[in-house]
Amino acid sequence: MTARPLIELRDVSKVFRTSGRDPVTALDGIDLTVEAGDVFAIIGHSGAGKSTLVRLVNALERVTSGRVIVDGTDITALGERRLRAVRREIGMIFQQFNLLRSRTVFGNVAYPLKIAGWPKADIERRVAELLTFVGILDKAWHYPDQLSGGQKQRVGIARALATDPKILLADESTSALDPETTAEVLRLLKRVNTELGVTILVITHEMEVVREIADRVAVLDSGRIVEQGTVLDVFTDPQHETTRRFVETVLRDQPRGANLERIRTRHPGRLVTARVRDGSTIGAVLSGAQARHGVRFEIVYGGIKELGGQSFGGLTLELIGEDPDVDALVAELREVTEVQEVTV
Ligand SMILES: Nc1ncnc2c1ncn2[C@@H]1O[C@H](COP(=O)(O)OP(=O)(O)OP(=O)(O)O)[C@@H](O)[C@H]1O
Repeated sequence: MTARPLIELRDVSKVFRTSGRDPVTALDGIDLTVEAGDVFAIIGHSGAGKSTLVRLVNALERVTSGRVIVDGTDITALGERRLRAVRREIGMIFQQFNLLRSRTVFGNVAYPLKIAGWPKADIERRVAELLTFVGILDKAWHYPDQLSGGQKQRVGIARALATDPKILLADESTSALDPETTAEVLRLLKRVNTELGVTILVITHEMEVVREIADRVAVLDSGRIVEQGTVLDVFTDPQHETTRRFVETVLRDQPRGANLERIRTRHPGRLVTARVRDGSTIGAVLSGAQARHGVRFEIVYGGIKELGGQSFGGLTLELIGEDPDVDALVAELREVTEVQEVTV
């Protein structure tokens, strides 16, 4: 399938002006393209501008400058009536689920279909289909308060998909859930993408969410995109300090703080962290370290994760030997992977 842009932001800025206060530039010169079929993640800390960005995509907010194009339609200056047609192509799920407490699971999922004027029999068929897909058909007559967080988000997903949108916007959709439930919901979102062909824009502050579900990622920092690319590229070769810190939260492959002090005390030799990825040959280099350089090594810290079907992470090594010999080994390692010195 040839790539087709489904969501495009072109030099988009958003400035909030509140009387009596200094203007706030929430977004500044954003360029972004989400292709049809992507799971695209936007990651950033609180206040980076993530919610504002997502609200521009369904025109709940208007840009200050620049253009937003959804499925080929420039929505920047569209009137309410034509916007409604664009919004029909966009489903949304939320951190706090936003379910109607007075309605059952069935009633919540049926709600957008009623508004769209579907006949009753079609609504019943469609809701049953959706609840089966998300795995909570047996809860159809329960009320939201009787459900767990994960079940509520399944209802949220079923409701968002009711009218068969092309795009799903997920704004911190797992932030209120525990890690196990988060993993289940992310697996469901992945099925929404692969089985139903829905393009997903995920907003998150958790790199683990990006790793689990996304193909592409943009890192948002103070209203600007500081880095974007495939998840594999961004994880394996982060360029910006903010990105590096996000990647570190997932990999935890470099000792820090008390861990680092403990390691330093026990391991007085030179400490380096070597990147590990599929196909890297650091094992071969290390296994010859003693014979070729007279250098011994100890693995003192490490973390390796799966990423897009590949192994990826880092190993921290203590290298024990004469300085020039250790230098020669490090140089040899650098020929096959990135190596960072570890200093306290
Ligand atoms: N309606 C508004 N009026 C004024 N300022 C706003 C408004 N909405 C957002 N902002 C400001 O814009 C900036 C970006 O906010 P936004 O909510 O988009 O960030 P975020 O990355 O989603 O953060 P969080 O994860 O905390 O929601 C913040 O400085 C915020 O205070």
